Amino acid sequence: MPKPPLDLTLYLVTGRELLPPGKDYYESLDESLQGGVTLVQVREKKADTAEFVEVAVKTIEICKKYNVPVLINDRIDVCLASGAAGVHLGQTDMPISLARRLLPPEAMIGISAGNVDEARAAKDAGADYVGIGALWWTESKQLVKDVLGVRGVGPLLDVLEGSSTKAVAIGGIKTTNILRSLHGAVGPVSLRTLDGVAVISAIVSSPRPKQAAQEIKSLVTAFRRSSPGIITMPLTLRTPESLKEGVVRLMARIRKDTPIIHQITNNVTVNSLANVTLAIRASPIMATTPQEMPDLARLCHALLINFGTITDKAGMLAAGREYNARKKPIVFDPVGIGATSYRKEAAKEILNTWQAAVIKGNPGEIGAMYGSSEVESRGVDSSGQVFSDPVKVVRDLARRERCVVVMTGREDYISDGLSVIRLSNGHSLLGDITGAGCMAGSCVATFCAAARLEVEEEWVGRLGRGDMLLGAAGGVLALSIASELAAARPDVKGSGTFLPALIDEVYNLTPETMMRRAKIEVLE
Ligand SMILES: Cc1ncc(COP(=O)(O)OP(=O)(O)O)c(N)n1
Ligand SMILES: Cc1nc(C(=O)O)sc1CCOP(=O)(O)O
Repeated sequence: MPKPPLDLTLYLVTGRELLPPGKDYYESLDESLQGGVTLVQVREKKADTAEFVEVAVKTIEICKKYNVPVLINDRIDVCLASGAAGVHLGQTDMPISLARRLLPPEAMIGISAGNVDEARAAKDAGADYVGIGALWWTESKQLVKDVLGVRGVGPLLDVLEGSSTKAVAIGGIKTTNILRSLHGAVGPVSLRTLDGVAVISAIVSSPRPKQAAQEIKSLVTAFRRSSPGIITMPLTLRTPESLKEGVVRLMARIRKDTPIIHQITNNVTVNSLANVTLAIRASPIMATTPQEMPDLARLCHALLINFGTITDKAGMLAAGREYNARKKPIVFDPVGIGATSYRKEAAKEILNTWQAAVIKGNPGEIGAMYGSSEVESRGVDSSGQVFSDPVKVVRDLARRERCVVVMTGREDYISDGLSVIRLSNGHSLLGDITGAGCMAGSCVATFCAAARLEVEEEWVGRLGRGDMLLGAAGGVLALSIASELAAARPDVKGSGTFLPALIDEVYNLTPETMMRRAKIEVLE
């Protein structure tokens, strides 16, 4: 008999102990199948063998109506006794080779994998799929290892590339984090994504399992339709002219709508950031307290997270989650990320928790994110060095992080993982004031807010909306063109007079000046 097709899109792992009060297990199962569950695993941790077999047989009967295969957690004997389609094995259960000998040839065998070695061994042993976890913290099982985090999944997916072994993630997956889970769990080299998600409580603990299943499945399906891709990216043909026109359009949108830009930044530059945001005609809110984040994410149009002094990590984590949930852009400025190991760890935790729409940094910061030491920062400042192949750096990092990457410098490189553009405006005096890079972050966040406001329809499978590459280009151009105008003023005598002049020139920037002065090249 041929192996039945294995559809991991929405993999329900059962958990009778997690049902809401009064809800019958079989009724809940039937409803979740109506909602689109594609595979079921019967997981019984407390039942004796007879009860396990009984539950398995009844589960199979119900699943048959929906043509959904059933696997058995851990127990080959229960699989054989109930006639299930296969088993899910843990790392300390029977080895796959032995299980294969005992089970019919068409049996499906999945195995848990928590690291690259386990994923490789699963592939070599011919596993049909791996269950990668725990992705997030879960209360449905006592975890004996650290949570992997979404970015911990990618290396396991790379190992599976080129094989027929599929992959699901498990652990703490809910409707609120599902897009983050899928977008974050990407092989950094292969760009391979998950084949689906496995859940217990998100469906079993719901009083309405059908709706819960429908919601999760629609998100997974929409993600897969839109993949591979960047979180918000429309497939647009880029030309310098279309980019200039787009930037001017966003400028008009900012002036019309005055977007509110929430900024969690450092105490060195907070004032300049608030002022440049006002000058560009947006409205800044500089709030850091975690408890405020749900309300602020509802109210504001974009979030800037600037790492300058990282005193507010809890606020950064909470804010990002809320903005992701509302598909509003987050601009992440990992200031000085290469300077300390604390910053590196904090960045990892942050990017494990939420998805940035744009990552912006100087070559040292982007190099640290990329994992290259070709260019290093001096503390939190740029060393002025450049990469030998900046196009590759921004494009590859954008692909890996699934966002737009902006690398500022004498020339600015911006990529969404597909296109790469170079901007050549700016003045050297920007390097003589504190916070020029941080101000560029505020401008980028403002233009990204406008780009998001431009798009009315929902992009279901994406974690954002709007053309973030255009937003990033607009923000960088606004500040760098203003810097050229400020530096040329007769009242500017040095860096002290340059800063207020820069704010003035941002304030006075017109669409015509942007159109005339913007130096944009499309490199890819
Ligand atoms: C799809 C999926 N992935 C992982 C697991 C965990 O299995 P295991 O490591 O055997 O742990 P227990 O489920 O036995 O607690 C799973 N069940 N399903
Ligand atoms: C059964 C199981 N295995 C995990 C692993 O990490 O291997 S996490 C987990 C529990 C998943 O339940 P929920 O969807 O409610 O978080």
